[in-house]
Amino acid sequence: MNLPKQVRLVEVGPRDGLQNEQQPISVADKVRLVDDLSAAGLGYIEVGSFVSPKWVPQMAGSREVFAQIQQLPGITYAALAPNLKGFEAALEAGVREVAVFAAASEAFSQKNINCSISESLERFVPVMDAAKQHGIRVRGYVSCVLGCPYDGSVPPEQVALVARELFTMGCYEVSLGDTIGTGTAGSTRHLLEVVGRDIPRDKLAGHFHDTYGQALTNIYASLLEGINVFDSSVAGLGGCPYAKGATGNVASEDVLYLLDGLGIETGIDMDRLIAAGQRICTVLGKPSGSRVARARRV
Ligand SMILES: CC(C)(COP(=O)([O-])OP(=O)([O-])OC[C@H]1O[C@@H](n2cnc3c(N)ncnc32)[C@H](O)[C@@H]1OP(=O)([O-])[O-])[C@@H](O)C(=O)NCCC(=O)NCCSC(=O)C[C@@](C)(O)CC(=O)[O-]
Repeated sequence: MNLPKQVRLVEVGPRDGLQNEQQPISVADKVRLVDDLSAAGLGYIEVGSFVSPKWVPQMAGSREVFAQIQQLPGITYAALAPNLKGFEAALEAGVREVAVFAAASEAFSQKNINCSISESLERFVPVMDAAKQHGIRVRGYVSCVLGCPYDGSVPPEQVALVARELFTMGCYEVSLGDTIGTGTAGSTRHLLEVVGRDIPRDKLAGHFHDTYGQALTNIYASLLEGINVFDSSVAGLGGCPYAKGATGNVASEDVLYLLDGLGIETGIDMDRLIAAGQRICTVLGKPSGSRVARARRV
């Protein structure tokens, strides 16, 4: 068994986890969540999005959140930016790392960012130029890599094409998003085999929603394929506003439990992570989506 010694978790709870919440969440509660996650030892936290507030109202306060979080040294605090306007807003807010996001399916691209895949890639070019000019690192996302809520199955070759475009234009890492969580260990391994022909595996990340309860299995399959970066969301918060019925990302606590059991180092404190999840779940008035957090609750 050839498993990595270290894995990096990209905590997307404050962004992917909260973006779909219908109830208002105060800036103070978002700040508290990010600070709790920093204290738990997460090395990378996606804090918010600089997208249109008409499209995703919950992310409207991202600027204020960035202004109030306590940024600890050695931790990356990132934000989504769908276009140059979003990038400039992120820059003004002091963000030092952004992510652009494309889709592997045309229908999802239209629903999510109101343009075709190729138009979205064109929009990212000025973002990449501006980011380079300002020394900002850019991560790339591809959504619907293992299925689309509108188009159904998505050919891995199509995913590879979009991922390659993002990588070639300068994204240092491309996160492959199973937006609706329909992937299996088999389809995940096949996808990575195809995408891995064009992009080194240490430049790929896995982003698994847990709708079908396959996320941990898919992470394990990805580990076996040489992937060592995974996106996850504390308490399994989230869902995508443009993927009806999709549940949240795989819970960070559950991924940590898996990795701990494999002897893989992350530097994350489980108790503090569980506490961070419990606090935000209390704010939201909902149970944690993490099996580990539910089992450990006192
Ligand atoms: C991309 C747009 C803006 C196109 O939206 P559009 O309506 O086509 O944009 P537009 O350029 O025609 O502008 C329309 C209005 O939006 C404003 N606008 C334009 N850009 C911005 C901006 N950056 N920030 C704030 N405002 C902006 C612009 O100024 C204008 O304002 P108005 O004149 O009407 O007052 C819109 O579709 C959008 O914001 N979409 C965001 C969708 C989103 O955030 N989805 C969730 C994140 S992706 C995800 O969750 C998947 C992922 C990453 O987790 C991986 C996975 O699981 O698959």
